[in-house]
Amino acid sequence: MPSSIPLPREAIKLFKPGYAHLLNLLQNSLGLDPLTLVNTGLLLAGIFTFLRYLFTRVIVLWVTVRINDDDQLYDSLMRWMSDHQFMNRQFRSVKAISASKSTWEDEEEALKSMIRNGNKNILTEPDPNNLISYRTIVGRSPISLQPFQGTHLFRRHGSWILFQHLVKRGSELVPNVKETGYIQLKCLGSSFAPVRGLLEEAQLYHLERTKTTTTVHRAISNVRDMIRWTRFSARPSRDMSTVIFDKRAKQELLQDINEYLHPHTRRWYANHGIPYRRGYLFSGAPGTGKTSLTSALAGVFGLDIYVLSLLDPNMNESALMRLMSEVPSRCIVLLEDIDAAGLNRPASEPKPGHARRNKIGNTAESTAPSVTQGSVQGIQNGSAATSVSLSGLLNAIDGVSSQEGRILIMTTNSPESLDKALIRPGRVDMHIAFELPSKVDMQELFLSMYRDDTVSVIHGCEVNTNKEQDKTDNRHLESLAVRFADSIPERKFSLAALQGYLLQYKRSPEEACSKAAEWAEKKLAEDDE
Ligand SMILES: Nc1ncnc2c1ncn2[C@@H]1O[C@H](COP(=O)(O)OP(=O)(O)OP(=O)(O)O)[C@@H](O)[C@H]1O
Repeated sequence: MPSSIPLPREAIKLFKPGYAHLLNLLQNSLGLDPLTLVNTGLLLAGIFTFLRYLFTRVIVLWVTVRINDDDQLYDSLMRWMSDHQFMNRQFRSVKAISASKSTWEDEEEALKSMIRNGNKNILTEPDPNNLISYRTIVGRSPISLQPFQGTHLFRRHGSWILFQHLVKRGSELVPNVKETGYIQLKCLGSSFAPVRGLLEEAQLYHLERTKTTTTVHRAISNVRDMIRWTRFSARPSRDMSTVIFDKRAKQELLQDINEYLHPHTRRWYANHGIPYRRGYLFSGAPGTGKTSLTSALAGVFGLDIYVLSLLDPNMNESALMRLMSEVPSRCIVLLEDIDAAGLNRPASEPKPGHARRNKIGNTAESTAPSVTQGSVQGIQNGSAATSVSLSGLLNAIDGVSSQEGRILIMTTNSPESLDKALIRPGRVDMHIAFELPSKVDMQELFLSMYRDDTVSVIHGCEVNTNKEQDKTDNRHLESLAVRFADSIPERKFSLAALQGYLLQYKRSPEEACSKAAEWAEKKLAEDDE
């Protein structure tokens, strides 16, 4: 093809002056023919379109699995991809998760790296002259990279798998609306086995990583006033031994839940025509351990916690019904401070003790004498603090659309103010009453505060392992614990209050012990005023 046929002037005039100049330049300096260039471009575009068409045809031969971002598998797979595929392959589009959103695991990782780099004093007792800057810790937290909006082809156990992450952006008109996304996994052939294998591996990986954490979800309103379950936090599971509570009652509760969660129990319930649900009421003064026990139970049984507040201004009966139907079949639903919600029976609704509520699968009969309102607040104000009525709540708890298999835990400071219909068997199967602590409880709290054997495990560092020394320390601590409990009157303070006091002397049990009587006296005097 001739390389420098001059372009007709008319043709050059058709271009804007800038382009015309460029074309002239190409022709004169490089000897390239612009027409040839245009033709080549068109040819390449044609080839590209053909290849794309071919590719989409070939795609038909792939099996496709879609995973939505509201599914647990989504997080598991993202994590697996980040930790495995990023290690050895290149993604074109990734999302960096900043260290300011670091989890407690990231912080520990950062601490470990600081210690490895010779910053040992971070492990020893806090030193007023060597303050730890949280920014330093966050600054050293690993930045995690996650697959983001793109396609990645990789080989696993001999099969080619195409990973596609697609994101639907939040609306620009409504800021703060979370991006939603989904993953597609494609595998060449007609078998789902390679994809299934990958998902199982990701799930096991996730399980291994999170077996010591408890995930808490909360029903939170977004800017559209729509209440949705949102993953709120993942925190280290609370060990059951750290919850101070009557040992027999604790054991009974554990056995009861264990029996309920056993896979065979569901069939038993079905065979007997009983809705497969179990409810517990935890009652007691503030700070006596209701929430702590719930967290520990979630840790023991490996369940997520779904926290509901009836006091959310956007909470209404239909939202409550929807939320209760959306929880997974195995989880703990925590309805906190149920008495504070000000549940009211509507005036038209018959009083308990005189009524029979008829619902599919349930016939509720209440024998409560004269309590017509669900809460002290409701009675005092004459108006409900929540727009959810008692019957709305009852329907959400055990109506047809309510999820089966879940555990419902309701907490209250004043069980006597609750409507009997709410706590009748079937809705509340076990009532656990938390009392203010006895002498023995106070000793237990004292020991759990000062007997610290977790540091070495957490940081994987050498600490004093002298067994004889440990025994002496323990005996000394036990005698201090007895002295501490003797200095404080029984059943007067909550464990939260005592814990707050002990935290002031975190590093000095002797001081905590010697000042306890004075503190208790002062506190009681304050309460009397
Ligand atoms: N029985 C307990 N065993 C161990 N720690 C406890 C106990 N009770 C309270 N605490 C400590 O006190 C704090 C508050 O406890 P928690 O939130 O469980 O109390 P609560 O009964 O749920 O209180 P509220 O009724 O105000 O929600 C926690 O930090 C917890 O560690």
